[in-house]
Amino acid sequence: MLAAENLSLTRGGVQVVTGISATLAPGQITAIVGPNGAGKSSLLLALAGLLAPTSGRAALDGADLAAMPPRQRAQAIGYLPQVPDIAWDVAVENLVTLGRLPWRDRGTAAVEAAIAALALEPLRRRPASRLSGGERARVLLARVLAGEPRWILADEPLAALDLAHQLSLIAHFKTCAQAGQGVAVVLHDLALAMNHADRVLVLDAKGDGGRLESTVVADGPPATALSPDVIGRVWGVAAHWLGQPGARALVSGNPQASGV
Ligand SMILES: Nc1ncnc2c1ncn2[C@@H]1O[C@H](COP(=O)(O)OP(=O)(O)OP(=O)(O)O)[C@@H](O)[C@H]1O
Repeated sequence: MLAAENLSLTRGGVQVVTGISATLAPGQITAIVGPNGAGKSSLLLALAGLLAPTSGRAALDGADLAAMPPRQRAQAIGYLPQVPDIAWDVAVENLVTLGRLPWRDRGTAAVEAAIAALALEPLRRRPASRLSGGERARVLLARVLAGEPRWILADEPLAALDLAHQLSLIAHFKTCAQAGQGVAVVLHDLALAMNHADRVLVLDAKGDGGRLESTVVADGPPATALSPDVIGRVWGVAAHWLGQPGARALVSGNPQASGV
């Protein structure tokens, strides 16, 4: 289990998350959603052990992440930031191999599996500086996968991807979850969360510049956590779902107005 326990976080001297608790289970895809500034990235950073809480704690299987040796933590948790940087202009395959750093090996099988999962074979000798935004995003996610972490925490991993790559990545996340890995993804596309997540955590923040109260507004199966009522309260948008489970589309307006 990966848990936020009464977690408060400060960034740039401002308290941005106040007392959030949530326990994520392995073997599932958890989508973390919410409006801009709701604290999604901050929560994910803390769950990756990369942002120390001001109070409360983030814990992996009961062990405080703040007290865990960084290498052990990096072996267990792979984190993909929202705006990923590529520090070294190396070929794609070398960049993916860097995902093995926590293990201090070349992990050839894991690297090849990650390259295959993200369909990077045609790009493997291309320097990182000559990739498109979406290609870069896939390479950096492959680097995370190459580390074979028990937990994959990804901040908007689908945002730069075209439809086909989005769907293949989601399929890969599902395979990871079925194999027992924990997957937590920050998403803005509520339809992706509705159709593909096992569980959805909805965050919202209220407050002024000095202190934000970022809270878990809803937490549960997608149909419950992303009900039209929750969407109306959190995003201030009247919307409803059309279509069958697994293939739902979010439509703005009320059902009567769209003739449903
Ligand atoms: N480095 C920082 N210094 C100061 N405040 C920050 C910093 N990073 C984020 N914040 C603030 O923390 C709050 C939560 O930000 P966070 O990035 O966690 O939200 P988010 O839900 O991921 O937003 P978005 O959907 O826009 O990516 C926001 O009010 C944001 O302005």
